[in-house]
Amino acid sequence: MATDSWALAVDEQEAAAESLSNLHLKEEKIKPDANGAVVKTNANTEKADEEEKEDRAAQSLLNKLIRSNLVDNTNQVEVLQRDPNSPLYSVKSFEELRLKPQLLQGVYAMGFNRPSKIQENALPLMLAEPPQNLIAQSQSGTGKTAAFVLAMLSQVEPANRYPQCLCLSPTYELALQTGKVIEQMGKFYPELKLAYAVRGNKLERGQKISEHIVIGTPGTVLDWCSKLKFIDPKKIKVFVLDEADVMIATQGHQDQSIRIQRMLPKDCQMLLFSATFEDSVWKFAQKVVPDPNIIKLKREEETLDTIKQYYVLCNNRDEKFQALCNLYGAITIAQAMIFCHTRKTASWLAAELSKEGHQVALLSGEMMVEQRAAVIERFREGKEKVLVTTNVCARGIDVEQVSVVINFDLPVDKDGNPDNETYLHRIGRTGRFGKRGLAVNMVDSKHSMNILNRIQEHFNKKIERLDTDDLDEIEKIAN
Ligand SMILES: Nc1ncnc2c1ncn2[C@@H]1O[C@H](COP(=O)(O)OP(=O)(O)OP(=O)(O)O)[C@@H](O)[C@H]1O
Repeated sequence: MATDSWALAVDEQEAAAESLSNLHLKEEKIKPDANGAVVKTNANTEKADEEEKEDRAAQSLLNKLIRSNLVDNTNQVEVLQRDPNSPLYSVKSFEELRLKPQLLQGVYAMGFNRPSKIQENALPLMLAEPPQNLIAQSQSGTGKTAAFVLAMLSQVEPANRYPQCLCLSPTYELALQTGKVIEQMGKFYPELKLAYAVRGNKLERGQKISEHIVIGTPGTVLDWCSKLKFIDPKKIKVFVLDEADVMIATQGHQDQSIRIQRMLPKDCQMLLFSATFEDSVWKFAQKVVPDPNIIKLKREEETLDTIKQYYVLCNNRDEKFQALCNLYGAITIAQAMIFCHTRKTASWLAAELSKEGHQVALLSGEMMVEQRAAVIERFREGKEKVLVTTNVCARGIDVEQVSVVINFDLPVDKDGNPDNETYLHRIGRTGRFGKRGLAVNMVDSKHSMNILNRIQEHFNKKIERLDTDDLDEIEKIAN
């Protein structure tokens, strides 16, 4: 499977596992009424689906909230030009782009010294005359938002008091994040105005919007462009569809986006961005972006080469916990991440570890995204030494200083098969973080031993047995 699709698969599998475990808890509560349970289970399944969808957007928002820097990527950028005979421009500095001075000032005030990898190629294409259409895929944190914000700001003519740029985001919260970037980058461009087309933002009937840039969610933007006529779509010069992969995971967004796109003039610049590029995203992208240039930056692969992997044989959850305590008793663990299969186990384990005197942080799906971001931030700052989590919450989060990862439960998909991709993602390191690491897997049944064996076979890497009752042996693994 290609990296991008596995990243997505992991997401979906974990979300499904989390939702299933959730479902399980809810079902327990409604057990007494057998007839009712059937009906309620359906309702719960729908709820689980909802949660799964919400999770993509939440994950994306979380990544934005905790990130303060560009994500490094050593891969080559692939560029597919619409006209293969035209020269391929790439810029190494923002000056080369001949931006309006107040925009260049805004870019430098944000601390950007030079374009990111993806921006080197995307910016000249987006700012070309005549403007070009673009489909761009690169992992979260590589500078896509900053790139299209710059493209929108460059095209605005402030004297024209009507919307000229339209940007679609999957959720209200994500739209706000993009709005913040526009405000920062447009700091020295005070005449430039921004409006949010999101539910709850009510305008008077018959009103026309005078702001230059509108960011919003597809449903509201569609209403504003068609039924309510707050925006004249024929005057839009730049159309941005951000987070296309998150967008299409939400029912209705795809159709609404296509309907909006059809109202725009033929010469409107269309730009689409996505962190992943599975087939469904690609099909959607082709529907909304005619004659595109395509830019792709593959996600950096993770490897197990620098990781020492062990497993511990236990009989039950309490023995797993004891093994964990023995590990902590024998070696110095600066910071560790511990993965559990369900929220319930994660909460239990966090409580038990706290009782033992550990400074524990718990990352759980029930928390608001902002709360999760705060927990991760504290852990990154070293305020807590142990982070207990389920995979849904932790996917995509790099905590560089963590050198010990414990799989309190082995990762399995919803059919109970080994989830190799999640295993790799939990304990693997990219080239950047090629530091040594330690992974300890807790095995508590024949079934989980079987899972472990299949993981070993899959990666063709031996996972050694560790006896956590033998302190000398534990000490050896730390060296
Ligand atoms: N050229 C640059 N130089 C330095 N920092 C940059 C540059 N471009 C963007 N950044 C910073 O890098 C971080 C990630 O950028 P950005 O949000 O644009 O990435 P993204 O690919 O859009 O991520 P996501 O997919 O999560 O939206 C932000 O903190 C941003 O301010």
